Amino acid sequence: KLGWSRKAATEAEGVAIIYCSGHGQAYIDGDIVDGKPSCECNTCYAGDDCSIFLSNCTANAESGDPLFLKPYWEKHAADSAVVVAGWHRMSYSTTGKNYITTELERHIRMLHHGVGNAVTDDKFIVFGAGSTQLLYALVHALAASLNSSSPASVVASVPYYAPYRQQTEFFDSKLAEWRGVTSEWVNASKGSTNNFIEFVTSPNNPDGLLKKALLNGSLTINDHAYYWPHFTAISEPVDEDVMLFTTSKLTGHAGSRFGWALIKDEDVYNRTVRYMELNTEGTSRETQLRMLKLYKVILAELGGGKGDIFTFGYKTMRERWIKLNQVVSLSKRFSLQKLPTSQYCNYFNTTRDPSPAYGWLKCEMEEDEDCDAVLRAGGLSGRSGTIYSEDKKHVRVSLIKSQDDFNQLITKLTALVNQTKT
Ligand SMILES: C=C(NCc1c(COP(=O)(O)O)cnc(C)c1O)C(=O)O
Repeated sequence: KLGWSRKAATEAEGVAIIYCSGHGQAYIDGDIVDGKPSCECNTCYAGDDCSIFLSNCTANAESGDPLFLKPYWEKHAADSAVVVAGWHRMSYSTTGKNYITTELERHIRMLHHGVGNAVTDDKFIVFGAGSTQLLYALVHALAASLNSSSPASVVASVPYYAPYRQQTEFFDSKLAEWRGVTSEWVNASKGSTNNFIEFVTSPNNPDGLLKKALLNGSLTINDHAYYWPHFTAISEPVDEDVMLFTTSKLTGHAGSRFGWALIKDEDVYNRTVRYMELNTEGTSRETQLRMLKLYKVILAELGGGKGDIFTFGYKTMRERWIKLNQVVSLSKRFSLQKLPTSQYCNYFNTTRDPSPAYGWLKCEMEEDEDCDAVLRAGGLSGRSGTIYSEDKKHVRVSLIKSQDDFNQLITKLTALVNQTKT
């Protein structure tokens, strides 16, 4: 018989049933209009109930906001909700050392074992406010572990996720400096890249290709944000010294700001923990509670069945990739990255075809010099290739947003293709 939690449950369900026409959502902490949280509408929808479609609105395919998984959690509402007592974990201390709850750590390890995407047995784990917070924590820890009189050189392969460079330049530490594109150092003399820190993103953002370290002797930060069955075949459990994962691309909860690093070397681990101690004294305990609840749902449904998040994720992403390719193939104006087909996936125990998180679009016509400008003129905003230190001929279009966002992307891209159907 419910007692003190009844009020919270009633409030949550009362907000959940606020009608937003399927094109928005009301949240308990949303802006209050007429005494209740208002609908927060998807891009290009407006009105109190998000029922108005703004036809001349620019489609937003820019961000990697992983809302494609929202329908999955709506279907698993009862299992994925959590009530947070007013006295829940008020202390700085937690059950585990270094600001983590041991139950959550245990479930993360079970998750990697169940999916078969990473070896965790011989690794330490550090939680971060998003893997974004861990990116520089690891640069700092690896650079400090080199114990070198000169700054460590941080590099990444083009096209690369911009925060690798942006953070290194912004934090401007004497420990590490941004030294550009990895390929420019491949032929450096043996040993001269020992104090290099190489970001390796596999599958890569923006193009979804699997990547490996290029430099001999460098330390690597292996960002496996997308190494889940939604986006790629799981060919083997990755087993590098430093690996990064994030809930943003696993469960879709980018707003919860939760990621983790798996670290082999104890000195690097201790330095990363020290960074987190001085930076935030760990991640939110409410977030850790919520992650535990979500991961329990995923673990209970593992195995590729109907209720499995990876079945839902792969189906959604695969269908979107097929649709995007159908539109792009209608003319020679645009092209997309080529990804290997029929890859064997140890998770689904079968071969599977590409289902990347992003389209890496290229403007093929000579006159379309600035692809981002071409798309924006057609009412579609993506992320310019220049942000990935690539050229202006490329634009990333996000495939992981809401169904409304994806539908608008397809509509606008179809119109752009039809402008020059050959
Ligand atoms: C949100 C986006 N990227 C998230 C991301 C991150 C950061 O994710 P977090 O939400 O901070 O955990 C880390 N590494 C890679 C390769 C990523 O793509 C984006 O590219 O739009």
